[in-house]
Amino acid sequence: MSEFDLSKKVADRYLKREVLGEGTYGVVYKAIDTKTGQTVAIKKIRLGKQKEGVNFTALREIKLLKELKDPNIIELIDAFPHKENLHLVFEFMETDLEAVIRDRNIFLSPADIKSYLQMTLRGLAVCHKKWVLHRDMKPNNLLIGPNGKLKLADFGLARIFGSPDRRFTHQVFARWYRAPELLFGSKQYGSGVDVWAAACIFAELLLRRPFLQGSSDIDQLGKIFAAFGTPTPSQWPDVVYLPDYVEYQYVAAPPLRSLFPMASDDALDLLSKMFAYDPRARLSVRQALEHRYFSSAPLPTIPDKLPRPAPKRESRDHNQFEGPIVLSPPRKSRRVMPERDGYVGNGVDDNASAIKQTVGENTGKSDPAPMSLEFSIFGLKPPNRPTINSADRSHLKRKLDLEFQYPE
Ligand SMILES: Nc1ncnc2c1ncn2[C@@H]1O[C@H](COP(=O)(O)OP(=O)(O)OP(=O)(O)O)[C@@H](O)[C@H]1O
Repeated sequence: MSEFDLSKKVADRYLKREVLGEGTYGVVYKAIDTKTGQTVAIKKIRLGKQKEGVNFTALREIKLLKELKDPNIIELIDAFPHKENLHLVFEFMETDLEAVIRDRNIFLSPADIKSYLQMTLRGLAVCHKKWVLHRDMKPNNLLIGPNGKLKLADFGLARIFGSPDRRFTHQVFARWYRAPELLFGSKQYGSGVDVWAAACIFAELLLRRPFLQGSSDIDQLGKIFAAFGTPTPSQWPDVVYLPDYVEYQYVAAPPLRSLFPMASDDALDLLSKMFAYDPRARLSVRQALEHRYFSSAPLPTIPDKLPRPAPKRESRDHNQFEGPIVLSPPRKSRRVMPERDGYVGNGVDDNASAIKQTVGENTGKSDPAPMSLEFSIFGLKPPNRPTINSADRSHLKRKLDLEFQYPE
C-alpha cells in the first residue's frame, strides 16, 4: 500500500460531521472516530509552501503538543497528512472561555473566576516548565470540556524559549492581550508575555468585557498607560532600551480599585503583580499560583460545578460533510487574515508542497494505523506534488533539528 493510500486509510477512520469554525491556519471540523466512537475535533491545516517547502507552524504545534501532556492542556489524539493538508485530531471541547464571559445568562461568582484563572495558570505552568511559551493566550483559546475542565489550546504560535540569544518575532498575540514589552518591539521576551495575557484574561473575567481594547499598537499602549500610568524609570528601568520605545507624556495611574470595584483585595493584589510593567518584576506563573488569592476563601469552584453556556458548537453545514473526510483541493492564492476585533491574523501560504520530517512518537491513544502520528513526513508524496531533492532534504532536517531542540 502506498503512503498516500495509508494516509487515506487513516482519514477514512474519521467521520466528518460539521464545521466548527475557521482559525488562522485552517478549518476545524467536528468528527466521529469510527474506531472508538469518540467525538473529536479535527483541525485541517493547509501545508503552506514556505522557504524550504514546509509549514513550520504545523510541525511546531505537533511537537509542542506531544511534549505538553496535562489535564489543563488540550490533548492531541492523532495527526495525519492527507492530500494537501495536515490533520490534527484533538479531543472535542464543548465551548470556550470567551463564550462563558460573553454569556449574559451566566453569573460568575468570585469562586468561579478563581477556578477558571487557576486552570489557565496551571496549563501555562506546564508550558513554562517545559520552556515553552504559549504566545497566543486569549479567552477563545481556552477551551472548556464537558466536565468543566479548561484546557489551553491553539499552540500554533507557541515557540520554544530559553536560549538567551534566541530572537522572536514580536507580532504574536492578539493585540488586547499583548504585553507592553512586545508593543515596544522587544525581540527577546520571556514567559512574562503569557503572564501579562493571563492577567488580561483575569481582568476580563472580573469585568465581563475585554479590559484593554486598543485599536492599534499605539492605542494599545495608550490604553495600558491610562490604566496603570506611564511606566516610571524606577518601575521599568530597561524600557528605554527597547527597539520601538518612545517617550510618552506622563499619565498618573488611577487607583486599581476604581477599575475593578467588585474585586477582592487579594484579587487586586494578584492582578497588580501580574500586570507589573517590568517583565523581570512580573510574577511568574508559579508565583501567581502560590498567591494567597487561591488559598483564601472562597476556594476555587470545582470544575464540574462551574457555570457553562449551552454547548455553542452548533452545526453550520450539517449533512454537507457526512461521510468520510473529503478534502478540498488546495487553494492557490496567498491568504492574509485581516485584523478583526483586535485580533491579529497571520499570513498563511496555501500552496502545498512535499511534507517532510518525522514527527516522532505517539501521543498516547493507541492506534495501530501506521500513519498515525508516527507518519514520516519525509515519506509522504501525494500524486502530482512537487518533491524535494536530497540536498534540500538534509538541509531541512538540520534546520528542523535545530528548531525543535528543547533546552534541558
Ligand atoms: N478541540 C476543539 N473542540 C471543539 N471546538 C474546537 C476545538 N478546537 C478548535 N475549535 C473551534 O474551532 C474554531 C476554529 O478554531 P481555531 O483554533 O482554528 O481558531 P480560532 O482560535 O478561532 O482563531 P485563531 O486561529 O485566530 O486563534 C473555533 O470556533 C474553536 O473554538
